[in-house]
Amino acid sequence: MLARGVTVTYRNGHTALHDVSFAIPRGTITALVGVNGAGKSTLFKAIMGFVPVATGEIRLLGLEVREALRRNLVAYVPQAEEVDWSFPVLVEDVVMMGRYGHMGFLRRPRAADRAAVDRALGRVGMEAFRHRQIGELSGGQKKRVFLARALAQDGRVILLDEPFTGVDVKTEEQIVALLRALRDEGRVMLVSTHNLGSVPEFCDRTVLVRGTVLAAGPTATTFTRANLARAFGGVLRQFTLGGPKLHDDDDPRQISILTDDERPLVQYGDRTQDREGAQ
Ligand SMILES: Nc1ncnc2c1ncn2[C@@H]1O[C@H](COP(=O)(O)OP(=O)(O)OP(=O)(O)O)[C@@H](O)[C@H]1O
Repeated sequence: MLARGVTVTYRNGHTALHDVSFAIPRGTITALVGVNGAGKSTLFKAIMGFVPVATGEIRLLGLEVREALRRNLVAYVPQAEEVDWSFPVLVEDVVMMGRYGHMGFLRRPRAADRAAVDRALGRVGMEAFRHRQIGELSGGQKKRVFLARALAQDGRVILLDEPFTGVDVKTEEQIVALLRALRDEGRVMLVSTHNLGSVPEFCDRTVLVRGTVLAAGPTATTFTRANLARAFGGVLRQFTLGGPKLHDDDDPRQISILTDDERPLVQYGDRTQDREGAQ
């Protein structure tokens, strides 16, 4: 995945992303990290072709976005809030939607489509729920169903919007294991997350956004104290890097991550004002 000089301006004139450039190789998991309003969803929308790119270009597996979408190469796992859960549809039907791009005009599933749905439900451990209404599932179960839809689609580029929000630790571990397996199959995954604690654990690369890309590259060199302070500067009260997470909350002020030795790396608080690297 490649973005070069991408600027996205909404119809009301608001430029949500300015001059964004980064490159992500195949067979990697990349975290997309930034505060609320930083432009993460806008980047996803641009990659999905939902919003036009004013300047610059995005290429997916060497193809233009339109061509990659036409070839059904891009799968999207949405945030729970984007979905109308009152719509009466069975779990297996949601997963079958992933096959639509592979079907003919009449969307009549063939044996191969049904097999892909079975496989996908199996991979996320949701076979037993296939005849349940999607609206009746828990948050974590819904996430797994949408992951299954992406698997059934067989997308080579998979975009995941906040896959860990509202899921328990066990489900999070299952999702991470699945993403690792997909990485080993050579897929490209871009994962927007507020759950900073898990980023160094399973994301090979990190893209930090705040209206533009502040830094992008291998997590080891990008997910640094200085870069995180730039991405969250002024908003984050307390912040430390590495080790187990304490909170899994949408509000960045409540995210605290401890180092292995429990020594904070960066703190924004009443007494501690280590603003190294902040802008
Ligand atoms: N349809 C729209 N029209 C105009 N401005 C928009 C639109 N959607 C988003 N924005 C603005 O663009 C900026 C980036 O928003 P975006 O939704 O991409 O942020 P985000 O990083 O995904 O935030 P969050 O973490 O809250 O999901 C924000 O300032 C937002 O108000």
